[in-house]
Amino acid sequence: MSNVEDAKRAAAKVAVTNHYPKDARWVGIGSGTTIVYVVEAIKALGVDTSLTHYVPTGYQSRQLILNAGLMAVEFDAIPPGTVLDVAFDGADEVDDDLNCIKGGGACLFQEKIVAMQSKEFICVADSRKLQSNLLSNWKYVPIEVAPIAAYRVLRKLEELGSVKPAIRTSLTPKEGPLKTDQGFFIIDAPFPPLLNTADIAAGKTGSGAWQVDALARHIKQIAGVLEVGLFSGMTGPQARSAGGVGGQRPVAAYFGMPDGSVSVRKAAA
Ligand SMILES: O=C[C@H](O)[C@H](O)[C@H](O)COP(=O)(O)O
Repeated sequence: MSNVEDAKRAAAKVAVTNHYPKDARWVGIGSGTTIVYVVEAIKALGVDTSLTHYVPTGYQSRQLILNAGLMAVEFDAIPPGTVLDVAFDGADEVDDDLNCIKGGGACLFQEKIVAMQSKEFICVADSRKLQSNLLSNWKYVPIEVAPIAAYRVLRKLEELGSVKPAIRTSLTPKEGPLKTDQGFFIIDAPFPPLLNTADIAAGKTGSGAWQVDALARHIKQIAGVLEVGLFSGMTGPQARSAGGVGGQRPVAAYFGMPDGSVSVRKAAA
């Protein structure tokens, strides 16, 4: 097993220990390679999971839940008024404000609606994802788009300043564009590193540099875009005190470090 895998497993264990309510009834399960260790850590808790509903964020996530012997309940089967106790997910990059880039594995739309239906959204990752600004190490924003609008969206992204946005292809070029769980395409849109709140407070507004929320909003407004792989704005507790349900931004992110330790970044209360 590689060090990166060990780091993901260590982060998942601490995140689950700290945030999984022993009496959880509704739990969101994200997508990717790190979430596998979250499910492993949930099983290792040894708590009674027979009454717990696990809400997947796509095909891989659903298979993961079922293969672990847990109960999978699709998002559209959540009873009205039900808020998930917690949702766990991976991330491609997390900034100082706990804004995230997601969608590197082509899952972002279901991940976002599950996060926004949860009291607490928790991210688990390895140290490569821990950055001060989004688009530092991870170079593009994944965007889920309707196939018929893909070329129009590409042009609009260029107008916003993206250099060479591209439709993501499947592993074998013969299969053409990669399809999401919704049958949509993913566009990967490179932008310069995004500003965090410290940059804005310090008056750093370099030319062409976007603030995370502003870029997410502008991209979302393009007709043909289903969802943007920028998770920003309110956390769950903030959204609920404003009369809503949950937020896109995690309340905490756990990063497995190369030395075996786990680093935690928490949202201000
Ligand atoms: O599209 C995939 C999801 O957003 C993943 O959660 C994200 O890409 C992180 O994946 P991994 O845990 O494999 O690094």
